[in-house]
Amino acid sequence: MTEKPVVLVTGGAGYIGSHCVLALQSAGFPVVVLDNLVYGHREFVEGLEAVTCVWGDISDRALVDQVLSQFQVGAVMHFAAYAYVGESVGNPAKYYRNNVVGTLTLLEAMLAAQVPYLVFSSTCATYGIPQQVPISEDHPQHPINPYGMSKLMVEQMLTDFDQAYGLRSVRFRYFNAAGADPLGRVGEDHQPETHLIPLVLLTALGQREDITIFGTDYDTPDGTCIRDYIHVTDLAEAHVLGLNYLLDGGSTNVFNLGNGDGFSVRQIIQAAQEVTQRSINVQFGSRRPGDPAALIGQAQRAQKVLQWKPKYPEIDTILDHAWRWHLQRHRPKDEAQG
Ligand SMILES: O=c1ccn([C@@H]2O[C@H](COP(=O)(O)OP(=O)(O)O[C@H]3O[C@H](CO)[C@H](O)[C@H](O)[C@H]3O)[C@@H](O)[C@H]2O)c(=O)[nH]1
Repeated sequence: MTEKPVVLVTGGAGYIGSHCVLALQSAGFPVVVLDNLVYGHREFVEGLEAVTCVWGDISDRALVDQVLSQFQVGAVMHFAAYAYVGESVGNPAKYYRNNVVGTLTLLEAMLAAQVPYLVFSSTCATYGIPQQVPISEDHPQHPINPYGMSKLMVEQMLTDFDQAYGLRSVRFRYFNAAGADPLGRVGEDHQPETHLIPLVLLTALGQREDITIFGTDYDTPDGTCIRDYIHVTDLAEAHVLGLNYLLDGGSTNVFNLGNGDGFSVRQIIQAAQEVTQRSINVQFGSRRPGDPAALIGQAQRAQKVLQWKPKYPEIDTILDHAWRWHLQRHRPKDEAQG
């Protein structure tokens, strides 16, 4: 058996990155995490077997050079990015500097160190307002906010870098990442939290008074926005498959990752009440700017080319795993010690 290359995971202490670290670890890849801990959680990845943690920034070229050479990195999975759509509208410089310029620094360091493979965390936000759903990879990309644009710019850089320098990459465009590790080791904990499912569960936990539905007048069956929620562990599995695809000689490619199934905000709240067996107070608010009515992905390409098959497609399972994580994360301190 050939030895597995060391994989550098930027943003490995974040929500999706940490699940990918676990998936790489169980697939037998040695991992180096590089995370600046602005949004990451060191306890998600510290102390794991065959995982080395470096706390620093992708924009620090000397550090990235040193990490690539010291650990003889053979491939990179790149998650380090800011991902608050609303913030990106008010402060685009932060997004272009970190997500675009930071990535350019990383890519240049990879070229210098002759690291030939990259798996990149992109987003359905690169499509903008969909012309039709489900959205396939060939759908035009017209992002409507700087966050989506920053990810699209990196996608373009990757196309150009392959052509000019032979850097091969897989880009994954996620729909709505949700859920938590089925074994409860890591989960979703953003500060601040803006995502629907964690906010609904924090309301069920009593940490929040209520959940506000942003808009009830969309052109959807119940008037609320529809999203395609995909289990974060299924995303992580796809990343390992994407890496193996590159290592096996696969050419640069792009894959949507979603379940192809849409759930409205009301349906999510209803399902969460059933899973948690708690009632959840709901308020009705106005639309959040920049929210398309429905985003549903078509992920046949990942299924066909990578043999990816989501293990946890049911929304109840996604919510159940997220709920278990939240219960444990927010357990009262005295109970946690006892
Ligand atoms: O308090 C809330 C929070 C969200 N929503 C609604 O719930 C749906 C899902 O919202 P999330 O914020 O959970 O997810 P988004 O679809 O906005 O965001 C996802 O897609 C974005 C791109 O559009 C980014 O990629 C982001 O990181 C990713 O989680 C949206 O219709 C939103 O309006 C509410 O009604 N109330």
